[in-house]
Amino acid sequence: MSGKVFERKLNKKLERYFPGRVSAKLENDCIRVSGELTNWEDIVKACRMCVSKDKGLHVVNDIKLMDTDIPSMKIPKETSKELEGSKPDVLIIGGGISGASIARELSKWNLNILLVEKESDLAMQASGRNDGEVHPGVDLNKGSLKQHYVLLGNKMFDKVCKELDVPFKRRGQYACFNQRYLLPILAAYAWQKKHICGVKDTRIIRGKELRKREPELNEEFVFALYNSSAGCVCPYGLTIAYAENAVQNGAKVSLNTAVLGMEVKDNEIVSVKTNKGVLYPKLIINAAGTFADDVAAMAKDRFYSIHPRKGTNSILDKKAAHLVKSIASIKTVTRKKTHTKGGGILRTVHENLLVGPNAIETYEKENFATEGKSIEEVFKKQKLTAKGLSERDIITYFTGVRAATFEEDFVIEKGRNTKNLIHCAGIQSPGLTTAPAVALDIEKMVIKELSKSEIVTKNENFNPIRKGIPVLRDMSGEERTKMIQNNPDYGVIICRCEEISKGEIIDALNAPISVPTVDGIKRRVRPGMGRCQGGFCMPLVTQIISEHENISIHEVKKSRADSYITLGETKGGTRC
Ligand SMILES: O=P(O)(O)OC[C@H](O)CO
Ligand code: FES
Repeated sequence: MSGKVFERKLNKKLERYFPGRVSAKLENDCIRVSGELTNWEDIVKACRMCVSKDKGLHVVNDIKLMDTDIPSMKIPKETSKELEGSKPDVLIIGGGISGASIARELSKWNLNILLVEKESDLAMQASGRNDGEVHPGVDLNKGSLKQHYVLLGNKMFDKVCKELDVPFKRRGQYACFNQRYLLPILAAYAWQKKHICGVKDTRIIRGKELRKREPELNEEFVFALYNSSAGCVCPYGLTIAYAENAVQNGAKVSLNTAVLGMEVKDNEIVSVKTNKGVLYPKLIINAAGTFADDVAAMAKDRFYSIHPRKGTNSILDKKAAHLVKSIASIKTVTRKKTHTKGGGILRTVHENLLVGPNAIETYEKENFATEGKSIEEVFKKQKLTAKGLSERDIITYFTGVRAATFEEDFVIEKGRNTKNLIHCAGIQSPGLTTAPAVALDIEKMVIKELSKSEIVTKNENFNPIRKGIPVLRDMSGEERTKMIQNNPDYGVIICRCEEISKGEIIDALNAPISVPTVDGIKRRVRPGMGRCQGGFCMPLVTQIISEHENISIHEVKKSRADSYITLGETKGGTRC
């Protein structure tokens, strides 16, 4: 179909649904949709109508959302000249799993690498706000980048997690069905996944076998689609570990650093303005999550759009963990096209159950508020997976925002207009699984690009091994005694729920990327992750941070620069 015919067809379709309000234009590098609408769901619908696989072009949303102010990116208040004039060989924008894994792979080379992250820690957005599933890729269609990378990435997890000293468990995944008539259809589907799509571990498990393996799942399940390669990892733990290993190998990570603008001349980014000064990088990697399209616009290379999609997960007390040993969910077959796998119940590496997520389109990229109705919706559905599931076991919940493109696929390519730019965008699920494989490909792209003008040599001192903080609760009595003899701080329990010692907290404060906030410590060694959610241990952690950093207790933050915990003394302080 010629471009003109395609464009005419699209506009006819749009005219039927949105008369006189929306139109599409085929450009060299994208399909631009513009107009005005009053409802965000309609905008998503209009843009989705323009998605075309044949054209290989992404949809760019230029439709104005009437009567609504779309919030702009939240940026840190502090400014400094700390990075002024720096000339990194590679500037990575975004400290999520993509940015951190790319930084680590690039640290194998003698390059000056700088990763900037606008938040006060790594993995603060989608990379830290997901269920941590390492997907088998059974739900993906052949031909997408997601599918290509999920098969490669999944296989890499054992090695990567071993190198980075991050817990990883291949728990297996059951997609459960209760309609017998679906069995032959799903058996054919499993065959196709195994023999054509390369998801080799796909198979059908009958109800009897399923009940033996997962006795608490609902007894009506007749069969399940099973993938033994599915696993789980702590998503922010892995991101932090990747970034720490990058730093150990010479990369630099600058937190609280937001990209505010770029100067582009002759299709090349000349400088990048941040709140910590102007930088002059040779090559830029856009791994900015939900803001990747905004970064692309700054770089004059916006040929795709991100439409944010919210999802809420609940974490249950460990006493509910017996309900599911693996990753399980109820499935139905529907003709309706959905853009979510539908959530499920996942036993985390820390032996909690995680329930969710749902999927809600939103125009707000940073609205992490959790609504009661999301929890209700998720539980209503997942009680059909395991009826013993109860909202009463929730100890906390969180909401993340997926960075979806309208094509629902990744954008991993060089800039189309801007030369010294590589996009790693549209990274939504299974982005955690794909990260190790994507990072290797981006490493190759970077080296190829830089090698055009210079000789890039290997970092002979590169060490892939990162040693994590010792976890005392997982040690034998003997090992623990030895640790305590060497350092009595390991004998002082600060978090009773999760059995975390003062020594582990101090280790986190001395880590290669130290984030001396209550949440920074919580994400590294888990005080506050237990049943009481920090009710007991948070004042003690605050005090340890204050002593270690030599700051007053009132200066210790929860996370961001303005998140103070205490206002002043009432009685004498706490001691530990
Ligand atoms: O709803 P999806 O398809 O974005 O998937 C969310 C997954 O549970 C992430 O592991
Ligand atoms: S004591 Fe730390 S979470 Fe309860």
